[in-house]
Amino acid sequence: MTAGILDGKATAASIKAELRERVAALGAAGVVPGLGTVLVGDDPASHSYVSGKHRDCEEVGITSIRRDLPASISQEELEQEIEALNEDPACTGYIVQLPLPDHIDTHRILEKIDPAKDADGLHPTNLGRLVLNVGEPMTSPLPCTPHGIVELLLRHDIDLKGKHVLVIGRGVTVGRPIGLLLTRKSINSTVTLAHTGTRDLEALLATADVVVAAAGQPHMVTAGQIKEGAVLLDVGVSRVEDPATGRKRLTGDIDPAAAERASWLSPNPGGVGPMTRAMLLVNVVEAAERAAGIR
Ligand SMILES: Nc1nc(=O)c2c([nH]1)NC[C@@H]1CN(c3ccc(C(=O)N[C@@H](CCC(=O)O)C(=O)O)cc3)C=[N+]21
Repeated sequence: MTAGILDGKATAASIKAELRERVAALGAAGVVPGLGTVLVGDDPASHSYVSGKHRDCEEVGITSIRRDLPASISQEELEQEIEALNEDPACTGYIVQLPLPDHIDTHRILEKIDPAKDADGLHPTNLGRLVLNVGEPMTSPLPCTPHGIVELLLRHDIDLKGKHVLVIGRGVTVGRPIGLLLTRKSINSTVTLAHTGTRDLEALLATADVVVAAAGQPHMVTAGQIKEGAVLLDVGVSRVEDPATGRKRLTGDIDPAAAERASWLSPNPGGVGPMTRAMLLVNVVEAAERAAGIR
């Protein structure tokens, strides 16, 4: 068996094409969605991610509002920037790029974001609404990576009902929230959350129908460990030195050789990353639609 590729780039491109039409409909109603980004400091990876988000916006007709701030900014000054975006009618959704510098209290910053403008879906109010199952379909933004993973599976007609999904990693952006999506009645998977305290990961891997690897451990999931025909989603990413060239390379949590025994593989890069970016745009467009009374 050789796995079919869950091509996140291609799927994100169709989502962006759909969003272009919804943005045009908003425009006809006099509403222009605007994504704000708050970037603190000069980490090159963060700069490159934020630039990617603004390129995505341009593709679908979303206005960009970019606040690049010095690493020396104080907590109070950063909170004022957040308040300004909450007040700015041109900004219909925004994100604060993580990580923030050590002297900043990240939780206090994230809690200051107006939940109605939370484009990441990571505000405590919106995560709380997800736990409480408020509205189905949701009337609040979903966390982008979990939402992108579910959308990638559904758009490839992968049946998740009653399937055993093994999630590896309990991070706040992926591992913790994704089970909340997969166990909703409309999806009906059974979810196991594994982490560094899990005793027999091998036994879980041997029986899982779907594996979401979000641990940040290069190639920790190998071909011999998985159930024949499993669906694999490679989410974690590390920068690992390539012994041949000596250069750092992006490496996922799943050994690509596992594709030989899987039915589907979402590769890394080219899988969940582009879907995460597409779902950020979905959150911005839906927030603008709700603000305009269209949804
Ligand atoms: N407030 C906040 N929200 C985030 O969503 C957020 C964040 N902070 N901080 C950093 C992480 C990381 N993240 C990525 C998104 C897409 C790709 C992506 O599209 N990656 C490409 C490869 C890009 C490359 O080659 O460098 C791919 O997987 O194909 C990667 C990483 C969002 N994050």
